[in-house]
Amino acid sequence: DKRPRNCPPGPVEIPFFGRLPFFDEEMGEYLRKNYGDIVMHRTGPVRSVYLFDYNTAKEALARPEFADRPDIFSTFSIDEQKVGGVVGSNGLHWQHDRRFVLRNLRNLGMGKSYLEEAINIEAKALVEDLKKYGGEAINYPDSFRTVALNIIWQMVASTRYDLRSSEVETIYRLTSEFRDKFTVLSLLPSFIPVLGRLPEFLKNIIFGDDIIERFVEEMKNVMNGAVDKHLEDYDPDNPRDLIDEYIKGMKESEGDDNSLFRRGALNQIVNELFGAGSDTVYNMLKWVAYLLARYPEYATRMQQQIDAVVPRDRMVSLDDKPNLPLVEAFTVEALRYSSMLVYNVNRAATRDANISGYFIPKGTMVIVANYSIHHDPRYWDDPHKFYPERFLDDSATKYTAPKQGFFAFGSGRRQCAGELLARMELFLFTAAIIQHYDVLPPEGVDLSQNKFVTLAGSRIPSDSALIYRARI
Ligand code: HEM
Repeated sequence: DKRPRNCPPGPVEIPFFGRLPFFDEEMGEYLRKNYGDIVMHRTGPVRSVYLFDYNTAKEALARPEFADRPDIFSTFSIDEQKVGGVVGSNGLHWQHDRRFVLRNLRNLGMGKSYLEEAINIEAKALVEDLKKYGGEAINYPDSFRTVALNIIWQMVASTRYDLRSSEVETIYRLTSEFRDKFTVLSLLPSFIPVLGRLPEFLKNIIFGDDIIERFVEEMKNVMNGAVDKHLEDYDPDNPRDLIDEYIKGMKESEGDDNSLFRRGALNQIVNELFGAGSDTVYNMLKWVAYLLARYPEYATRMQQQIDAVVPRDRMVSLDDKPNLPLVEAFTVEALRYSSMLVYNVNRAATRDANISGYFIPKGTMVIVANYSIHHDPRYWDDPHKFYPERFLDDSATKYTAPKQGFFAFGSGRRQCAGELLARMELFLFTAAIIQHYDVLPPEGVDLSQNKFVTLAGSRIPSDSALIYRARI
């Protein structure tokens, strides 16, 4: 219980309980202001160290002793052995599954022109779908979610949904319900396991209902369904997608008890790609729509750039990027300004270690405060201003990638495995919306008053009705 010597400073720890965990940026900013760039915080027996400085975070995440994810991730695993997958796994299982996923995402087009075509098919469908609202003010439409899902789901499971399909409703209901009901209290039993032994009625009162358990169970059913279907139709001579490639690995290693190709790991990989690959891009499209409506002057300038080089009957392509520096700068500034993932996906210390001279005991969670880094005046001028020009050169004709202070995709050997795909989608979907629509607030609505909410660690603009007015 007692804080070891020479640990980083932090708030007073309440005996046994420590302090509540948190997801929001305000609490992080409070800790940074009061305790400095490296802060220790404890929940139950679990200590976390928060890193608020870019260079410290970059240096720490490059070290092998901070490459693991904490045990708490196994709570969300649908692998019955709880060891497979990429996002939350460790050691040999992680190495095996990450390598497999990266190789197959690349083979399936990540960063290549034929995937660009698939993205633009979705972008066109999105443009058509928005037309159906006839200029009415609508909340962020489900089509934002389905286009993102369709890209990753075609790569993983050869499945594409119509943008108005009712089939996706169950999945959307599950993820929305989870996002809305999940609070820091839902996580407490994962930090303090003894709380899980409280009587059911007390647990329901204190932690809400068993939202994590139900979510894991229901996602397991969805993923099991997709994998079972693939096993039924599997043709070794004609692997269609990532699931088939994994089944191939499983078949080829049949009888080898040491093989890491396992059904449970496959279920978990599919589950993770589904979440990491679609929810993130969906949330970013909400930000894009919000920022276009909030800052129409940028929308107009980007429309001028696009109209000068792309005829209206052709979709913007990745080859147009050099001529559309403001569009790229806008998407990267959206990533920085939103800090959609407020904190980097947690890491854990695999052994006693140190950061900047402070002692970090084995098992400590290492949490990089992406929002705080993205709003740190040491790295960004006027950090709370939405200012895409910060990513343009002096002549404003060339995009310049951020050199320091940018952490949206994490860092080190666990850096986002889908970054290239995410950047492709973000650029092409954003360009398609700008090329075909003016996004506007309804009359009398002042978007500068709009609130942002942090749900289950993702920071998004709260629901706001916007008008998508087709350009003539
Ligand atoms: C704008 C969209 C996205 C953002 C902001 C984002 C951000 C992140 C971040 C911050 C991490 C943790 C990195 C670390 O620990 O240092 C991560 C991990 C990961 N992301 Fe993304 N991501 C996005 C889209 C995607 C997409 C489209 C995929 C689909 C393939 C994906 C797959 C993954 C995976 C598999 C990991 C786990 C990597 C590992 O632990 O080895 N992400 N992402």
